[in-house]
Amino acid sequence: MRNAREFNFDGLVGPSHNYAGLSFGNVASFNNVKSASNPRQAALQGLAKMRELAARGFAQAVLPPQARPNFRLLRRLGFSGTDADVLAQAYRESPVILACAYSASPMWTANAATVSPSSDTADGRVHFTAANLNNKLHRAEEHIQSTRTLRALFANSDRFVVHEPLPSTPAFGDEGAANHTRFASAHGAAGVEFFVYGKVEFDPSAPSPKKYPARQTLEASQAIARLHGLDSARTVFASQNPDVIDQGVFHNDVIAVGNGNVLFYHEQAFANEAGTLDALRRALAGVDADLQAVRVDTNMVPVADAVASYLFNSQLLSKPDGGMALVVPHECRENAFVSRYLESLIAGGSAIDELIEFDLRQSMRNGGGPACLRLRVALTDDEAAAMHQGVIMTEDLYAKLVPWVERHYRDHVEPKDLADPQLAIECATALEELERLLGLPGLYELN
Ligand SMILES: N=C(N)NCCC[C@H](NC(=O)CCC(=O)O)C(=O)O
Repeated sequence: MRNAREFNFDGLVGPSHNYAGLSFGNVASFNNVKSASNPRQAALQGLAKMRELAARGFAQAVLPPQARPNFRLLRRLGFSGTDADVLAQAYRESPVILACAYSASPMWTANAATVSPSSDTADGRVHFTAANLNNKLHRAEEHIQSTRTLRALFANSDRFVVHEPLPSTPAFGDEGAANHTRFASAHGAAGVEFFVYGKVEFDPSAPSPKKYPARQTLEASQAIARLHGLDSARTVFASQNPDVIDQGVFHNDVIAVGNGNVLFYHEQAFANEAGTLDALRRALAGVDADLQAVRVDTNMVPVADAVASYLFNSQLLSKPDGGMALVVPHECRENAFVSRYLESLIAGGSAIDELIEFDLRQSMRNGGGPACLRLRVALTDDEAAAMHQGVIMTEDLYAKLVPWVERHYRDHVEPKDLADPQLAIECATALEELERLLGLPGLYELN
């Protein structure tokens, strides 16, 4: 087994972070529509999480935000003239499309891509596929920059491959790592890749939600497994419980999280709980690991409370000195069921023996918790040395990014501000400087 570490690539929140209610099926996004956001605070909250986890010895990196507004999208939809004209016309005729073009949603990097580490793939390289996110207009073009960014960071083709995204059509709805978990006895050991889907496009009799959309299809998950060269004996596909999608569980990472040999999940997470656990146990036996299932019952934490607190949208991290820490948002402490449950969990003798809590309220109000904000990339020491080094979170990088945020970000954005041409100029200026700070010239196609 090779020595490997799990890097968490957190999304740096972009300067246009706002609440536009764009995600039907995501309760928080809907409830906070049109309230005022604070992009500066959002970015600083995310950076504080990265800094503390890096200081604790976890491998931590940053994924840069994307250029906003998305003028390419606006012009493709017929808004024309100068940039200022485009913004004014879009605001007048379709403020919701303008909000889509301005969304800072790439901050949720769990949706940026699916990643398979080299110990799982047939060719021994790390494989990435950017998610097409085709279920929502405001996210459907993220894959263009995500692919470009991943290719800039993981440019060494002897070690890394960044595939083209899947076709952007409902049959291949793909939301990336939010519906993908990897189990292994250690980050560098052969692992089991676990894909959870919400519907089967070509089998209308398969379970699917009635009220809210299922964003991930089985067909998409299978295509990723093929592209990444995964071994079928070490790959498990499971259907999400459609009833919980209809209660606001729009990604599996809102109701389950895994790490090492541990699956922390709600009893209602899967359409077939026993069958899913059984398939995982069998696959894990093939890599000499025993599944440790930490099940949360409905009478301990009702689904509505899991969704409101984001208990399962936590990061489960293997600590350098053994044991696992659960990284949760403050909202978990504020929910009576969840807070009580967490106390019993830590005292209960499972592998999870510590809680780390963060204030991520700005992101949480759009339905993005600690796990949404990060993309996991397990890398051997050689692979880590071969990736772009300028995005690794250090005290030095943190000390550059905080003043950068303070220089460029507003502390108040409400819907009417999206019509202000000055905001677009501020966003472009910020990213031009960020390219230099991260040592990534040409990262963006800035005009
Ligand atoms: N669970 C994971 N991994 N990611 C959370 C993504 C939240 C995101 N919210 C938004 O896109 C809201 C944007 C707005 O309404 O302004 C989404 O629904 O896709």
